[in-house]
Amino acid sequence: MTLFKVLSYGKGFKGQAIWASICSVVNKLFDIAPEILIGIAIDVVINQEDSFVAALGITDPKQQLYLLGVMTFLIWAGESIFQYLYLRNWRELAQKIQHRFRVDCYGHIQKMDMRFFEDQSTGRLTAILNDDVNQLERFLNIGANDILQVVTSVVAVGAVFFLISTKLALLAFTPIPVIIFGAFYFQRKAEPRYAEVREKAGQIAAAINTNIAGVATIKSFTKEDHEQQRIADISQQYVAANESAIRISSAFTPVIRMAILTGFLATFIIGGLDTLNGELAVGAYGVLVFLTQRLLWPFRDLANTMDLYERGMASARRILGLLDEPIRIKDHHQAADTVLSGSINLRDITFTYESQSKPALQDINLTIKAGETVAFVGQTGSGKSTIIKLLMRYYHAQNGQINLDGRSIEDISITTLRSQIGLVSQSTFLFNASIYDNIRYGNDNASETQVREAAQLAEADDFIARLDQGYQTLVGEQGVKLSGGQIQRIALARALLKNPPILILDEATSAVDNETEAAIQKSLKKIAAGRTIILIAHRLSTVVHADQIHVLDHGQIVESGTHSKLLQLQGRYQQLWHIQTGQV
Ligand SMILES: Nc1ncnc2c1ncn2[C@@H]1O[C@H](COP(=O)(O)OP(=O)(O)OP(=O)(O)O)[C@@H](O)[C@H]1O
Repeated sequence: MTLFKVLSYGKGFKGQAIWASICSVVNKLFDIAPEILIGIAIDVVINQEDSFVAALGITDPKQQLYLLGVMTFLIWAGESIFQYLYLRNWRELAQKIQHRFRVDCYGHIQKMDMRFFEDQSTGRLTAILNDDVNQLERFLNIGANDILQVVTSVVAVGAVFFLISTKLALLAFTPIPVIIFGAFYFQRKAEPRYAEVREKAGQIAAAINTNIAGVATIKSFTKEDHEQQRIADISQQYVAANESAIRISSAFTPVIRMAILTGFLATFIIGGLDTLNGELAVGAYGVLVFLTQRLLWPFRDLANTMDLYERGMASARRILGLLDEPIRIKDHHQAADTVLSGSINLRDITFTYESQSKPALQDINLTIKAGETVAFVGQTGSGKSTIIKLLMRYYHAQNGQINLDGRSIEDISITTLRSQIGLVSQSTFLFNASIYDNIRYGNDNASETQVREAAQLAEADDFIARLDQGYQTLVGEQGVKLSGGQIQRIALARALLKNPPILILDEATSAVDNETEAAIQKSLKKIAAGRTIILIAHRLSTVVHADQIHVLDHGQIVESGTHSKLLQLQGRYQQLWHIQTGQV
């Protein structure tokens, strides 16, 4: 059951949960006590020297009242103290559990392979980490306490009732089964509606996220009205889902109220008749009438609690569902931490993306010696970047094996593997921080001098120096405040700062001008020694100096060799070269 799974999540906080529960129960007992004191007070003023308190040894009615006054004070003070304690403890517990859920969920998401992200929208994941976790927090804040206090009132008030009059106890208790049945009925009805509400909330977040990220495209196609309408439609679906839940949840309280009324009227009238007949003491009658309220009234709040519970559990199911997503690419227990020299071997690699029917790579066999500079070229969609994704273990090839330094890639720990590959991918991502921090992301221990050296190698130092804020310039979200070529150079500097034995540049300089690219080429030559470099580029001038160039076509390597050897082959490479040099 979802609730138990949620509670088991708070295992480390068991002590605090028990203490919070004790505080809730004690507070409820203090809360009920004044009603009993009122009955005793009525008994004192009516029966005076023959009252219940007199039987305890205090015969003076005035002193009896003073005693009741002191007791009332103590009880109220006790109630207040325990209210403070239970509120504080439940809220603290809710904070700890929601924090753990959020952090664990985020940690889990980070471990998921790239295939998982293809089927997910960022908005949906954000909604789970934010809205759903907050929703659960709201339930944990007060829900557990509410449930505990309802149970405490039923048990404590029930005991007092049975002590005074079994007949009235049975009458007062008759509405309870109806109320509980109603609560379960409500829960069954509300559950799917709240699940729908959470789903719609996720869809809104997803749509808004996508639209804000794509706002420039929306503007350029003047689709603002269209998008406004689309968001309004999704928001309307959220409203409709909520309205459906509201209809059922609003009906609950009035129904419960009527059930409570029957119990109250029974005590009120039958208890009154018994008192008139002398079968029940006036004080006892007073206690029962007040206590019926105490017994039944909390059930009215049960509606809110159930509402909160349903919303909380709908959120919890989404959170737990995310946490249950299997991590497909992970270290096996003997995965080693090893220093790589940079030799790479792909044997019989065939890989198909899950959503595709045709393989993106087929029977790829190649060897890259440590220290070599190797290039992949070929038409768009021919599979070049896919090789890199397999090398980074973003995906797992269905067939074949990849070895680094003669060791299967799966026997190397993922952290070791990725920390020794410097990747500048096509879709460069910069954080909304300063240029300095973005470059330093490649190596947290780098000194300022090292950061500048990396920027110089990437031909970025000059343009950074010309910016008003220099290295402290904030790049904006995803680097929006920089040009495409500037972003690429910062990304290159970041990868170079990592000083990795394997450097992969996937269209890393596609957006820089020819002159700057030539300068970057020179820098790369300087740092190439003792490093394996993999280049992917459409602009063949970027790769002409590579030790080995592999030409890919429809997921297969169709030609391999140096630039001059490939030209002599007069095949696909030569065709590409002629197209680019204008010889056709
Ligand atoms: N995440 C993905 N899910 C499904 N198919 C994909 C995915 N990524 C790439 N593909 C498909 O795999 C094939 C190879 O893509 P890949 O990105 O490796 O090509 P590429 O040679 O790097 O292309 P480009 O030069 O345009 O970058 C393409 O047909 C592409 O549509």
